[in-house]
Amino acid sequence: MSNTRPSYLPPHLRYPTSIHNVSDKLDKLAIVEDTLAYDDVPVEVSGDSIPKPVSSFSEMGLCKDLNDNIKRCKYVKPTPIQSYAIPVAMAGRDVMACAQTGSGKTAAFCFPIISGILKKRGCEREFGRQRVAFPLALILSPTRELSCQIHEEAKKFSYLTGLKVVVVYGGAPIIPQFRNLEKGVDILVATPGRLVDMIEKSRVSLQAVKYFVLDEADRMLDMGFEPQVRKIVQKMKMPPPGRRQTMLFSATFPTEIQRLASEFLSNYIFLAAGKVGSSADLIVQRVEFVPDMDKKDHLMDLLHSQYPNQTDAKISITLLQQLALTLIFVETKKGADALERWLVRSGFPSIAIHGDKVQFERERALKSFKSGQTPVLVATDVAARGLDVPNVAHVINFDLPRNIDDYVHRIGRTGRAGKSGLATAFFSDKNVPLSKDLVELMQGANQEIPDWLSEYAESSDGARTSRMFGGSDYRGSSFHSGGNNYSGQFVDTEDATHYASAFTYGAPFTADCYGPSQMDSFPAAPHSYSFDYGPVTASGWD
Ligand SMILES: Nc1ncnc2c1ncn2[C@@H]1O[C@H](COP(=O)(O)OP(=O)(O)OP(=O)(O)O)[C@@H](O)[C@H]1O
Repeated sequence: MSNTRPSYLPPHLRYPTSIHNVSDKLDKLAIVEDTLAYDDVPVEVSGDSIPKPVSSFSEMGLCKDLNDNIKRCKYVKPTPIQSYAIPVAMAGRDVMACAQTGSGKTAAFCFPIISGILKKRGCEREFGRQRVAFPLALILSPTRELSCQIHEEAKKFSYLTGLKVVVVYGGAPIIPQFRNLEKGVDILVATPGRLVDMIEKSRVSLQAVKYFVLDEADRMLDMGFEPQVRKIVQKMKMPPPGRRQTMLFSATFPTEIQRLASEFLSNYIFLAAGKVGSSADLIVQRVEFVPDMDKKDHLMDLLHSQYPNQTDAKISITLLQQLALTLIFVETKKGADALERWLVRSGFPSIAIHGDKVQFERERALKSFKSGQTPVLVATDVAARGLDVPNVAHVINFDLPRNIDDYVHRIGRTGRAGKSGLATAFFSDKNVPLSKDLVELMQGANQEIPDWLSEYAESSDGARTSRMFGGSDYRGSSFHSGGNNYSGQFVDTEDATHYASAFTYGAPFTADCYGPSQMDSFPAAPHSYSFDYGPVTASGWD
């Protein structure tokens, strides 16, 4: 596209722009749906004595009951991260794994746990009714909704095995959770705040934990959660690395978080399926320059183009229900409420989810969205990670996040499990610091990059907005031979503890487990942003 307007204008005014026809895009995407195009995903592996990957579930040595459940789930073939991570975990090794959003990481950590417990135990554990629960596996995740989702998945995979899977999370009444724990627990899924509370009330003991998982591990060890996770792992009688098996999973794994994480691991294997921290290639990404004051009008145009044949603004609920789901990310909780109200007034059935809503409302919003009853969900970052909602065809970044890793997780709510999806971002003046990372990410995913965005990226000073998306094994260049490396030497020269203490996260986060999360905002990590934005308003973590 040629540069047709005078050079004193800012880049976005020098290039012609047009609203894209979303309906058209989604139609084209529908054609490539369900191709499960995973075969050519590159996988980087490093560490000592690496178990070989396997290409079918039947070769993984999983126990029979689990294999039956895998068939029930209609999983025919392992995804790349499953092919690599499951044999590693089955061999009892610690693992730090990074794989694209929607690529099946939940099963990758659940299968070895379920199989491992069943194989060792042989038959159902006698629980009786006990006051203190002694889980054998602990899975921590950053949000209540994600913990519930992992719980559902783990229950599905444990069907008819006799395994007891329990979830505890904040915002919900604690007494029923006590009752569930009293019936016995093999696998405990939890958000950190509620778990600490349970341990301090002597209702859970971590002394028997053999398997420990941090899902969304980079978030769990990032500002906010790290002190709580450290307390759980190091001060609450959990067996130390080497006497438990630790598995860390995420789609993004910044180098400094890897360093921090390594002290929770013992002689671990690092896996990176796909370009680490990259977006799934199945997501078509679009970026449009939209000044803040025009965003609402632009959103309306976009939604109208997504739902064509509607001449007036009042779109019938029935029509929307038949169409694909749309997830709109905004920066603040107030912004989410305001946009929800405005969309509803404009005739689009919408519902908001954020950390100021009570848990009941959060769950109701998600349920209504998943069922298609409310096909537009307006969310803060509380819905950015891990949530697996089928039929999310379009993610709109009404407000772009401040770092690229958050963008990767947000757009990853579409384009999951081999399906395609569309992600549209409204880029405004204040997003210029993100332009470089955004262009790099989009280039890596073979996306069309607007000329004006490339110019913004070129003119930005080169400093990164994030903690670096991506994440090759930080342990040393000996692993970076490209492709699989089964013979690399472990070279860990960093002192992670020292590093962690040199790392200032800002005010410690105190998760509120009983009421709405108070953690919808935290100060920016000083190392994160090179532009002076004032306090960052991120959204509700549990
Ligand atoms: N082998 C498989 N075959 C078919 N579908 C699968 C397979 N493994 C996982 N899935 C499905 O893929 C979807 C995404 O899986 P999952 O939620 O575990 O992704 P994820 O990698 O954890 O994503 P995120 O990074 O967003 O947390 C789920 O609906 C899951 O049931």
